[in-house]
Amino acid sequence: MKFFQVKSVEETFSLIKEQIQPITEYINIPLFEALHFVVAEDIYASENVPDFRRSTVDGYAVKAKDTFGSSESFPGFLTLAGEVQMGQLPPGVLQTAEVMYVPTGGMLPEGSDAVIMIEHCEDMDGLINVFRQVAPGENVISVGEDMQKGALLLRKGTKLRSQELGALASQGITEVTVIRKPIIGYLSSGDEIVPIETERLAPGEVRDMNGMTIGALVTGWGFAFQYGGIVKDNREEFEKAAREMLEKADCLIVSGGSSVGAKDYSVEVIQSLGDPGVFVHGVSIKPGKPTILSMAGRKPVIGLPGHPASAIIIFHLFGKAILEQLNGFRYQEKQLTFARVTKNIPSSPGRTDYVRVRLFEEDRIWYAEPIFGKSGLISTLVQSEGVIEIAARSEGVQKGDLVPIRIFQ
Ligand SMILES: Nc1nc2c(c(=O)[nH]1)N[C@H]1C(S)=C(S)[C@@H](COP(=O)(O)OP(=O)(O)OC[C@H]3O[C@@H](n4cnc5c(N)ncnc54)[C@H](O)[C@@H]3O)O[C@H]1N2
Ligand code: MOO
Repeated sequence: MKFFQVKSVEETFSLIKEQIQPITEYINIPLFEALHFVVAEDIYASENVPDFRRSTVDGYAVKAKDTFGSSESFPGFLTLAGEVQMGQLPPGVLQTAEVMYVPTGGMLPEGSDAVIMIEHCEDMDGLINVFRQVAPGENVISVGEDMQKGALLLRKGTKLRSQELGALASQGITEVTVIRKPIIGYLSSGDEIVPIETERLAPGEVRDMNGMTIGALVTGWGFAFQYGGIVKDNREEFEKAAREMLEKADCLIVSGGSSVGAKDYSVEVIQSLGDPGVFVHGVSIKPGKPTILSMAGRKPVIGLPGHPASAIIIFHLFGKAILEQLNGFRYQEKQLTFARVTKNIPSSPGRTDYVRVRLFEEDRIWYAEPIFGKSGLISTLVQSEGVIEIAARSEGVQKGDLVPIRIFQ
């Protein structure tokens, strides 16, 4: 008889951390194409940003001490000594009791150390009434305040988002060395699975949903997806297709046949693809208990449970962690929000439950309504925005509890 040797969710994550090695092939790409790539080496700032003292407001550059004691009732009087033009050097050095007009982003003249906002002053034909005092450094970005020349800008393993690309752009970096994006191969297994184009289903047939859902997640996360089609429940055919797919890819995903039924060949096929082989078969989790995780050489192989909703949840949880690690990214799930549950949700201790929830807002409070249903039902996920994790040691959550939600994008 076949049995699962189930691992806990925590054990599974730590095995993933231990097993998956990042790809070591690097490419140089233009910054404009680098969104969501992972940087392959530490990047240092070669310039100060800004490399001049910059005003953050439209106002007058001043010596802060010249404004001390100024107020609405006792304004200070300073002399207008000129105007700074954007992108140009100031017309001169600021002397005591002088101000110089400076627009937002303009360069501060030498001798000044703060900027007072224009609405706190009144220009009376070149005599500037000052109604506030400002502290040294107020409304000024100093040289290198954003990025200091020589400082570490981005660590190896950083995924490039818009803000990182902006930081690189400010340094004049137009090309970046990144880790090549992993290619993710995929196979659906099962005698009953037919292509989605099938117009009329014969009795017992189902269209290949998992090829679609897993493909959408892979491409949505920014990886290259290679759909390898559907294989029948035939050990030789399955192994041949899996080998061919793995040749072309950096990671292989198979769906279906992960359980312990007579024709569930996934674990045997996955094990046959190479050493060190399967390190997880069975997780104490609902849904998705029959999950298989393996390494064929340096290539991860994931056996997803066939039930479409289980496959999606497992792939969000473990699949994303595996792909991100393969991509060299120090990944940690951060798409969390908190909401109050609308119903009691019981759970069996000893197993981590992922309960699908619909989120809604009422009177500025966010609620999570559990969507119950069997693992096979994709409609339960169509109605959901994410899942609540109920830890293995817990017996459930109570109506009104504030719980963290993993958002599924
Ligand atoms: N004796 C036991 N039976 C099962 C157990 C168990 O512990 N002991 N676990 C159950 C759980 S939980 C799950 S989840 C499933 C997973 O089974 P498999 O991974 O072997 O999946 P299949 O049997 O191939 O398929 C299950 C179900 O999903 C449909 N399916 C499969 N692939 C697709 C696809 N690409 N698109 C759409 N639908 C798909 C398939 O037709 C089946 O209905 O095992 C339980 N059994
Ligand atoms: O673990 Mo399964 O996905 O519940 O049917």
